[in-house]
Amino acid sequence: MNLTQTGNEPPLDDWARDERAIALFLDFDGTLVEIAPSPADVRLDRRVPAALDRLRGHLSGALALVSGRPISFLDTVLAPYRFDTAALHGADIRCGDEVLTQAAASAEMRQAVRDLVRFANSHVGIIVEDKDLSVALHWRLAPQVHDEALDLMRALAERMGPLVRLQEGKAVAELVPASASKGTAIAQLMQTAPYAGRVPVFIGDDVTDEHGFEAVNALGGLSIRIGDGETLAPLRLPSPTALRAILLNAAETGRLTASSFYQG
Ligand SMILES: O=P(O)(O)OC[C@H]1O[C@H](O[C@H]2O[C@H](CO)[C@@H](O)[C@H](O)[C@H]2O)[C@H](O)[C@@H](O)[C@@H]1O
Repeated sequence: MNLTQTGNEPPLDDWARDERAIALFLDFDGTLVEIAPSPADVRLDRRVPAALDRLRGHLSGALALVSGRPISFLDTVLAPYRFDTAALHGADIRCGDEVLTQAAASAEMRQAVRDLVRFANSHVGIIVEDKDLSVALHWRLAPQVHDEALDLMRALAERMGPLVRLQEGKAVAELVPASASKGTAIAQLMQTAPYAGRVPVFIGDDVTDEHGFEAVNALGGLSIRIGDGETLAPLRLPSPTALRAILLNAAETGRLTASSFYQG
């Protein structure tokens, strides 16, 4: 069994037998793909998009991506399929053809991007990922710049005021609209067809996913953390590879419930 208990103790045996219809929420980086040296380097197993499409069918449409990436990026890597998506850590939500939530563009965010590009130009290995409504500063390739980069992001977040929050992640910090989180996004989708009435299952790997775990736990669902790190999720899978095996198998068998995550 791949799954381990994390110490947050719901009755695991109950989940292992739970066959209720689920709504599946999936993070992208570190969950569907392994973490790579830079945002552009990720490689998605070519079987995954079609498998997710089949799973979506098995779940009566209740499958969504919940990611820090922009919708445009996820649409591109998962083409030709288009999935319901809560992007930019919940600030931009598309369900079917409908935009449920979209943060406003701001001149302050544009100014922050310019300031970050100037910083990156003077520090080898620093990457600025401009996502239009948000921006990420990456130091995975320049770990020695960690403190300076984080200080700059904190200063920019303070300058931008309460409409923006700092989202820390794996060798990254991001300026994101303060109005949303992965938790609010999942809660919003859970009030919407085809998600409403199902048991939410959210799988992620990072601190940004903890907002989602908290929301799913409060809704009586199952949260699963990929990899190590402190977590509110009661259950853990060791790697994206382990998750991929479960999802590919479920796409084949046509069966995915909370109990499936005990059979990887
Ligand atoms: O919510 P997610 O789908 O997990 O997205 C979170 C951020 O992931 C990406 O950055 C992370 O993955 C990169 C590629 O593996 C890695 O190089 C970087 O160090 C990680 O922080 C992405 O680039 C961000 O936009 C997402 O917000």
